[in-house]
Amino acid sequence: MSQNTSNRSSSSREGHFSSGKNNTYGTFPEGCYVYSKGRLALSRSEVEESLQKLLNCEKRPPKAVILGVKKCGTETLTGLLDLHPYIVTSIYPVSNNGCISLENVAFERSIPLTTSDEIGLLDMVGMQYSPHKVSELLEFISNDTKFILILKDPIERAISDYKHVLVKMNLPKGKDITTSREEHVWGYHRNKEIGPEIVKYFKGYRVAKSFEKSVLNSLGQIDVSNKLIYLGFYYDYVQSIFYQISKERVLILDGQAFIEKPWSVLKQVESFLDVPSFFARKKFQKEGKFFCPIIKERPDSGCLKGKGRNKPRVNKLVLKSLKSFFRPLNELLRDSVGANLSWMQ
Ligand SMILES: Nc1ncnc2c1ncn2[C@@H]1O[C@H](COP(=O)(O)OS(=O)(=O)O)[C@@H](OP(=O)(O)O)[C@H]1O
Repeated sequence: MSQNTSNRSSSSREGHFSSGKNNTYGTFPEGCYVYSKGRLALSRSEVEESLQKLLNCEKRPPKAVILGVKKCGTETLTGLLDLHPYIVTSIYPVSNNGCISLENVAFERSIPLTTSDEIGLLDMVGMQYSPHKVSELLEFISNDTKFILILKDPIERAISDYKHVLVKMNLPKGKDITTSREEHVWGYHRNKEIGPEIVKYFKGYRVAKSFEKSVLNSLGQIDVSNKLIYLGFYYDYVQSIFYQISKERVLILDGQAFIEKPWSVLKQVESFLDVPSFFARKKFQKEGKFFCPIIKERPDSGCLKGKGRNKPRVNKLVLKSLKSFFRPLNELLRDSVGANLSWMQ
């Protein structure tokens, strides 16, 4: 849907994005979208065609692909980056079987419109479910496309994912959880036993009434066949990326630092992508546990909906077993990445 923006001109863009890293941004530039109040990066519509022409809006190859692992902050990162005056993001859809299927039409459709001053970023967090498709992805992007991956402590990730799955399944209080080993999903969705579509979506999860029961098997060992656990095997995922893409093209971000000081992580991205510096502490306001971006030119900025849910308190012994379980994997990852993210000890 186009908006009436015919009174705009491209003159306010002049001289803003000329020579990279050390530039700071001036006036908020005109772009190919207008934003309204609502969910970050999703409440936008294209400007009318005449203005698109004037601004030279096109679907240009994305400068970077944002990868990630569920609940590590990928969607939050994408939403915040979209507030940058020279960055436009969009999200590549995950199929309703919970996987990603790479197709020309879907890829073309996902690429955002950008002016020649802006860069486009494509969030493909769904790639985590299909790490073997990294080589396939290379056929869709150019040789210099960069990769951004945000990772959080795998235990924190599992707790966050547990809560997310519980909320999405809408488990009725006091009901026993059904088990279906064949489908490898336990639970209910909206008070009904899980149907085939939902089974696909939650395939691989085993979610019991407590987090502890969910992550331990009947022998009291960490249940490595549970998606809550195996999505935290970041080392394998990162290796599958490094196997095909040189390390210089990949930026791995600390999901914990992103919660504590989002502006510092966003600055890392600005520098990696060579865009003018925009994010700063003063653009955020702390509400509860999180910093919320407040950008006056963007009515869609503010706290992110559906994030920061209250988490269950986890039994100390179970936490200890999870820590010993993930420690060697985190060390492998630290050595392969060559960076020490705050949660990697
Ligand atoms: N500023 C800010 N506001 C809200 N949430 C923040 C923020 N920074 C980081 N996070 C972390 O992001 C976690 C949610 O991850 P996402 O849904 O964005 O990621 S993903 O797309 O599933 O990868 C979310 O996990 P939950 O607390 O479980 O929602 C947070 O740990």
